[in-house]
Amino acid sequence: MDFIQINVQCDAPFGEILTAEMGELGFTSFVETELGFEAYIEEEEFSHPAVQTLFNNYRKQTRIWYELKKIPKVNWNEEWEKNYDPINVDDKIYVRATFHESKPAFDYEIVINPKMSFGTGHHETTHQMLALQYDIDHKDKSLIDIGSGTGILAIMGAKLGAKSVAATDVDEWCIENSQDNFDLNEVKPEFIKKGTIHQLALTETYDIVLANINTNVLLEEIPEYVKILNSKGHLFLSGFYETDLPQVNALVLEHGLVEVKHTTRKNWVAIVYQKVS
Ligand SMILES: C[S@@+](CC[C@H](N)C(=O)[O-])C[C@H]1O[C@@H](n2cnc3c(N)ncnc32)[C@H](O)[C@@H]1O
Repeated sequence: MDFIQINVQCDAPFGEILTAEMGELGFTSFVETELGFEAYIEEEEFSHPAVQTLFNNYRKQTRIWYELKKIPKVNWNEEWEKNYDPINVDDKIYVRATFHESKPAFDYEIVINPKMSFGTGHHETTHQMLALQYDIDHKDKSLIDIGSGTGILAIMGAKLGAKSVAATDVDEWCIENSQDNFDLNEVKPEFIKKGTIHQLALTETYDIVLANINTNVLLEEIPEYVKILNSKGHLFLSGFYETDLPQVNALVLEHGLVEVKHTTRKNWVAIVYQKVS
């Protein structure tokens, strides 16, 4: 049985939707690429009518581009592991999968079982969020990671000394995957809850709020993030392009926060603000 390899290019918000839809239909081994992601499916499964219907819909979308390639059957796990590299963030943080060797020379090491969730450190947004977190004191702080994906940012927070970490995501798979990764890193979260910040109606407040999602969600939810942020607390945001920075900045500053620092990589921004009042 051969495999079909798909290489998808799309805007970030689509990536999450597409990987979720394709995962349900049997695509596997999702790997982020510079402009989207790659995934695989057995040839027989690819001809299933549900998959064909999905692709007929994608063909009509102008913001999704994909290429299909037939490749011979291989031991898929082995191949995937061979091509899945660990991440080095500024020679300080090492993000690896369970099948990579540990590198104790780094200040912090995070082990991620990426399954199908976003947040392996390969994406520019995650990479920059980790680097920004490294520079902000987390010791004895309470933290919430909104849109946790693999849970990587909350895990980083725990390793940096946060006294409590909580996580939320809208995707059931990410909730399970975050729990797996918390276990792998021996981090005990306060909670991992499914839902948007509106649905969850959180009552606690936090010293650190992290949200690496996308422009639309951030613009809609920033006022809620500010509400659950303690005075002098830090708000970390990513998941948007440089072109959207003025709009994000205006909204956050309007809510009484000041910018501490931002970085950009390949047009993706990550930024940290502090609540001054
Ligand atoms: C770009 S990924 C970030 C994952 C991880 N935090 C990281 O930094 O790599 C965004 C995550 O947010 C989740 N998400 C999307 N909309 C959301 C919302 N309104 N509230 C909470 N999570 C959301 C997605 O399911 C996805 O796991």
